[in-house]
Amino acid sequence: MAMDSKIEPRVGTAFDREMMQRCLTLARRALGRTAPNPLVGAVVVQDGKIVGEGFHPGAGQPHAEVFALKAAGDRAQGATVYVSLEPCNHYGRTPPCTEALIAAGVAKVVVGMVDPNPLVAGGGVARLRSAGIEVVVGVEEADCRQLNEGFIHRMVYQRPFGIFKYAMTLDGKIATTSGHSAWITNPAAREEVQQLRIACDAIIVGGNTVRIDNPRLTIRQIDAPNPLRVVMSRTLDLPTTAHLWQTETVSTLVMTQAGANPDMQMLLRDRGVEILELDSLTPTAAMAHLYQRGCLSVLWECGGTLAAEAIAQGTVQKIFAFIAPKIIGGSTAPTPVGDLGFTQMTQAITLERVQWRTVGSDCLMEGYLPSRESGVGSRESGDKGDKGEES
Ligand SMILES: Nc1nc(O)c(N)c(N[C@@H]2O[C@H](COP(=O)(O)O)[C@@H](O)[C@H]2O)n1
Ligand SMILES: [Zn+2]
Repeated sequence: MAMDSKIEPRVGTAFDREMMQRCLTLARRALGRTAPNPLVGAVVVQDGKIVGEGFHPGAGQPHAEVFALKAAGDRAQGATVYVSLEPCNHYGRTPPCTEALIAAGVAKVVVGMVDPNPLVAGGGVARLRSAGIEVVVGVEEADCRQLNEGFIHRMVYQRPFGIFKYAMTLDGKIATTSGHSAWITNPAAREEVQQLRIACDAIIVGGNTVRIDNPRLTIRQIDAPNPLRVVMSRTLDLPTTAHLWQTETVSTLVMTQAGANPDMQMLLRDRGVEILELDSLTPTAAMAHLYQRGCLSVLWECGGTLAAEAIAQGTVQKIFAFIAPKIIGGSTAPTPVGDLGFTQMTQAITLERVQWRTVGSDCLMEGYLPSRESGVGSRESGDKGDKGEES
């Protein structure tokens, strides 16, 4: 249920919208596999019938339009092509799709959204129009943008899109006073988390989460991609055995402070864990590194201290909060977000575009943090010493 929905003008006919939704369904087949590229789907329609479909399977592979044109063959001549993202007009890992569309002799292209990539940014639409092809832009645009919010954020801010997910009881606790948290939410909610993980390229936790929860952070669904598992730990005071150190099928990256605990570094490297030493271990630095690695969306599944730092530094854009109808009390029981330095309610971060729905017996609230250039307040986690990290 949307709490602040606004009515958007509709672009295209009902048929156009149906075809664009088909593009989005096709695009989702590659969820979690395309980084740093977007999720894109395309269909070719001739005489009101779909004669070719395609989606982008991943970076280095042909784009959605190329697969759809190939499937359509000669039937692409005079056809309408629907594509959820503006066709590219540049030579990247692959040649421009605009030229493939022109060469195929299509009559019309219906585009979901303009590509925020500065190498495209309207150039694809202009090239098609200059070749005499009719182009309609903005059909089901809100849904197209939603599907690629990670890609858009990456292109606009040169940082991955940060999602903070947590599960809490009705009285706002993420664990009991002893740290026990299995399980706050019901199985349906935990299944939702699996789907969320599939859509992300990396998951970040802090040292405390490894010590207390010993999570696996894996995808249980067969044939779904596993995000990179990332641990931020300043001290490397971590258990020598942990599920995250099993790296045969899923990779783990431990980010730490330069020079930290050489013995533990060696032990982890022996187990196949990648170690990255940073001069200053902050959420900002972690996200900068994950941007360099090509991540689109990064999931913060950390405890309150690291979550507060991540929010304060502007590395979280979206919140997924699961709220279970349970009460555990405990004045020292941990809460989802640690100290942000706020003393007045007027300082509260008010989420935007908030939606909520029930998942089994739990409630899922989603919303976006207000966009801004820098983090909340003036505090930088690098200045906070040991308390700045969950270790
Ligand atoms: N329209 C469209 N369809 C696809 O299937 C795509 N993957 C893209 N991607 C755009 O092109 C850039 C990547 O190009 P290469 O794969 O390196 O050739 C990507 O950044 C998008 O701007 N567009
Ligand atoms: Zn392309």
